Amino acid sequence: MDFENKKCEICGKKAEIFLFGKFLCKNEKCIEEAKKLSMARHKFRVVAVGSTNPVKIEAVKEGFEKVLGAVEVIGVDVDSNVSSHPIGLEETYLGALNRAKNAFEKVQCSYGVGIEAGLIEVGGHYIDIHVCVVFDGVKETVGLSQGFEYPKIVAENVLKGIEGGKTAEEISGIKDIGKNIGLIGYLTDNNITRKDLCRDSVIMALIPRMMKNIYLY
Ligand SMILES: O=c1[nH]c(=O)c2ncn([C@@H]3O[C@H](COP(=O)(O)OP(=O)(O)OP(=O)(O)O)[C@@H](O)[C@H]3O)c2[nH]1
Ligand SMILES: [Mg+2]
Repeated sequence: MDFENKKCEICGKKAEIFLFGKFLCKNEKCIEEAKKLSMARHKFRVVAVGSTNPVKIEAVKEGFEKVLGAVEVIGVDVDSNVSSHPIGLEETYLGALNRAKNAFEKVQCSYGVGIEAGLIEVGGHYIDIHVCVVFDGVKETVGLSQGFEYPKIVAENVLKGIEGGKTAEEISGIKDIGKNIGLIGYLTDNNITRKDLCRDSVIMALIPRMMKNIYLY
């Protein structure tokens, strides 16, 4: 096989092998990524999530299984093309839409899903919400989670460009809190966790895709 001018389809370096239907370099990580992306080929309903955050991946799996039935869920690292902690509903929605479309492009799948947390201001209160977008290659459907008021210090720091998760870690003393119970989990003694918020937003975004509702949208 001719590798002249061929680039690794994962990292862009010089290709040396052809594996899982892709030209690749010999870097273990690239081979692993190509294997993961090719896994999708033989599964029926594959859902690609535009994040590697386990909370979001698990929430998408639970949300889809609750509404549409069994799926194979793959998390992939994609750009949201918005700030790391979007402010306002529009920017948060855009982040979720970009993640969904980028994930759909990256993995052979039935749906691309983006979940983006953002901060919306209402009456001087800063509310954290999660927006979910589900993209099927043609149209997107959207849903929002429940929202909760951020403690002032967290909101002030987000407005200064410090991600909510960083301040949440300081307040709770829980490392990587955004990748497990979330600030919401800390504030509610785990009565509501970040996975619940993410799963709610997924279920909301799937309402227009339920058989009984399709003709209404
Ligand atoms: O502890 C938390 N509990 C929450 O309820 C919560 N909601 C939002 N955030 C933080 O907001 C930023 C953007 O969120 P985000 O959508 O970019 O998610 P993320 O950065 O965790 O994952 P991802 O970007 O790898 O997909 C990140 O700093 C998140 O930690 C939360 N942190
Ligand atoms: Mg993030």
